[in-house]
Amino acid sequence: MTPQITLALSKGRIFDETLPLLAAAGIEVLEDPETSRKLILPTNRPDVRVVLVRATDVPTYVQYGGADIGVAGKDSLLEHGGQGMFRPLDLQIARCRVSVAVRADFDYAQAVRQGARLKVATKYTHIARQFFSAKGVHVDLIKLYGSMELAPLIGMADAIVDLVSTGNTLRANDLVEVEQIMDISSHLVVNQAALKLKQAPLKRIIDAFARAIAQD
Ligand SMILES: Nc1ncnc2c1ncn2[C@@H]1O[C@H](COP(=O)(O)OP(=O)(O)OP(=O)(O)O)[C@@H](O)[C@H]1O
Ligand SMILES: O=P(O)(O)OC[C@H]1O[C@H](OP(=O)(O)OP(=O)(O)O)[C@H](O)[C@@H]1O
Repeated sequence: MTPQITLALSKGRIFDETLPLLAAAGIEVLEDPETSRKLILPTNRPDVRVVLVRATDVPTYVQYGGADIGVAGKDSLLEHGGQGMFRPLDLQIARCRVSVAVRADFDYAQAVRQGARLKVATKYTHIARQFFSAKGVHVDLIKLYGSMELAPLIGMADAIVDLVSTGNTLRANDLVEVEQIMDISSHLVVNQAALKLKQAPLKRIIDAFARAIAQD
């Protein structure tokens, strides 16, 4: 039997933090993504399978129906745009924030006051563009895919827009958080067509997740 429901998850914190919610829905993933090289993981339910994709790709898989349902950070959803999917639940997992950070010796407040043009390195170009434009600050965005913290340290950028949780990564690189742009958590996303065609099984999963969150 080909599984009826395909759930897209990314390895690491989203997978780990979604497991208890899946358990509440009676779904157990039968292989450990950290040890298995498989990209399609079976579950204890013949009608449900999990596909492992990059965190940033979860919205795209759900948009195009590669997965019926998925778990994605609000950051990834905002960068993607969220077309073709519903966002029925904030799962309250993988919580962090998107912030602006600079080198400790860079006077960000003064640069903003003086109307300076800022060079900002980030993976989150949509979020950053919208934030600085609402603030009336002119920016040149430099798109990076990781290790954003390096850019100000080597003089490639004045600031970064990145995720912050404990602040340890910023501290380890002598950077300081100067603006908190928004709080982030991961959301359940559902393909719009799938929600009509597979309404009953999807609704069972969504309702079980909702009950599990309400109990926390
Ligand atoms: N330090 C953190 N603490 C809590 N949540 C985080 C943290 N870093 C990222 N997240 C959240 O978890 C999601 C997945 O992060 P993860 O590190 O697994 O992937 P990524 O490296 O950001 O994405 P990709 O692999 O696609 O480049 C992010 O989109 C964000 O919503
Ligand atoms: O404020 P902190 O707690 O240091 O978390 C912030 C870091 O976490 C994320 O990276 P990544 O997922 O690579 O790091 P992690 O797995 O070590 O949290 C993010 O891109 C930051 O670099």
